[in-house]
Amino acid sequence: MAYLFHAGGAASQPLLDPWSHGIGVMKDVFFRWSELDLTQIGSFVAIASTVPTAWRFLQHTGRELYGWIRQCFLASVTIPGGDPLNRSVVKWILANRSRHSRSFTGRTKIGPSSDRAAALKKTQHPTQYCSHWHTRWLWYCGNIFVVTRAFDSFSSSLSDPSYDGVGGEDITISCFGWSAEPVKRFIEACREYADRQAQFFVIIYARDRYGLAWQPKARKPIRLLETVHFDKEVKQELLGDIRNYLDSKTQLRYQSRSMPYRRGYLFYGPPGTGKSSLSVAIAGEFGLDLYEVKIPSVGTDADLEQMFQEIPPRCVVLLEDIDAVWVDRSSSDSGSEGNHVQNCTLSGLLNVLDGVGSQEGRIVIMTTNHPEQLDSALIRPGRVDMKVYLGNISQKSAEEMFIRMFSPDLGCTSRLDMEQIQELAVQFASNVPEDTFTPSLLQGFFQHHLESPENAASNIAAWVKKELVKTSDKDFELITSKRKL
Ligand SMILES: Nc1ncnc2c1ncn2[C@@H]1O[C@H](COP(=O)(O)OP(=O)(O)OP(=O)(O)O)[C@@H](O)[C@H]1O
Repeated sequence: MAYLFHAGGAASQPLLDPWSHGIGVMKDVFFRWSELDLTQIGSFVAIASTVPTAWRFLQHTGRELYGWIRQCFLASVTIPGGDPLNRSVVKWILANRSRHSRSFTGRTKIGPSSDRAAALKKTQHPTQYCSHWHTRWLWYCGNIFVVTRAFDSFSSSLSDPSYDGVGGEDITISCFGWSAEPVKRFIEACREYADRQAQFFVIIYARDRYGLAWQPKARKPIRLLETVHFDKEVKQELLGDIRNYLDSKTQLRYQSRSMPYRRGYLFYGPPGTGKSSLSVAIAGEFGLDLYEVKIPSVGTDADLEQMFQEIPPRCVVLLEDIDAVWVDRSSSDSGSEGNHVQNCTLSGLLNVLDGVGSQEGRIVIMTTNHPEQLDSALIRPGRVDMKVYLGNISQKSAEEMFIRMFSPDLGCTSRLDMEQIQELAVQFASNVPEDTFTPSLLQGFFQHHLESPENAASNIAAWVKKELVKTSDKDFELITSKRKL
């Protein structure tokens, strides 16, 4: 086989032998290569090895140049991820995006359920696509803006199950020029846009599942105050008090007299009498967001303080069922913080409500079914400025509820006009015993008669009889006596 390695051995090879042909080509390449100047190869390798360094240098220079341009020619404002303003800007951008977006975030579409993780387990859901972007150039009111989202591993909101697809990362808005005024005007426009969008809704914020930040938990359509039935005079007094508190002059009056600008309310009464509904209705009436504080899930006093620090000044803070958290220290067996094991303490709460470092300007609403069990320090004036009793339904409220349920404006299938509905309402209410049933129980009755006011009016007497029998059988708790503080 020596002929295979012989340069001049073509005559001794089979003519079309591919093996020997391949070897020939390799030999050819080798001889040509061996003729190359080694210094040339060296320079080639040297040049190739500088490419990554040059690339890094170019990148660095680009960044420096961009930073320099930003410093000299761009004015910018950065909005932190958790701030409500962040969402307003992102919402504006999404609403004004080009129709030909090609980059999306895909995620499972969940209904208005608050527990996304639980909802995910239950059923198949459609996929929802949101426009996705990192840097966006915008033209607004004669200025070019560049909006950049800062994605980092810590604020990886896209992987957070409670993330609702809008906002979440720090964003920086920049525009060409020496002044940040155009950026501020743009941010203001975004805020107004978001406010207009939200005016028919109450945004309810809750702590995220890690307890690290406030997240919008639900967007509830505004509940009109007329739909929460309780003593009219008390309602007017309550509304007047809140209106007066929120008046811009009131803040100045408080401050000029060195009084803390805070207002606290306690809604008390049996379960199902509208304490939570009233809180949401108040937030809607005054255009405020509602922040839900769940004391049992707060880790420590420091966490509670942090939570309150992050709540904006103009909003409703709702502490529900406060009696289930701490009971009166004087009436508890242990004699200290009540008989419930808690992570954060009552004094921690008292501190954030009106301690030295507590924030001013918000409305704190506490709700309870057992006001008599509350620690007196918690409900003393300054922490609770007004106590509102919500009790069982009166005949007058039952009449109003009937009219609300069957108002001709609601498209009820009945052909009755308003006058006839009112007559039926009087007849209906005369069968409802005064201060006997909770409004939620009566609402349950209406839920079975929504199609026909006539049926509702004719069936109420039998329903009342049945419910009263149930009461005597102690099937449910009937609260007939008003427990006023
Ligand atoms: N006063 C009321 N007027 C109109 N609807 C009411 C009233 N009270 C209760 N309801 C209805 O009953 C249901 C329960 O009300 P809500 O949760 O506000 O009561 P609650 O007093 O907060 O109860 P709990 O003490 O158990 O939390 C709601 O659907 C609400 O519409």
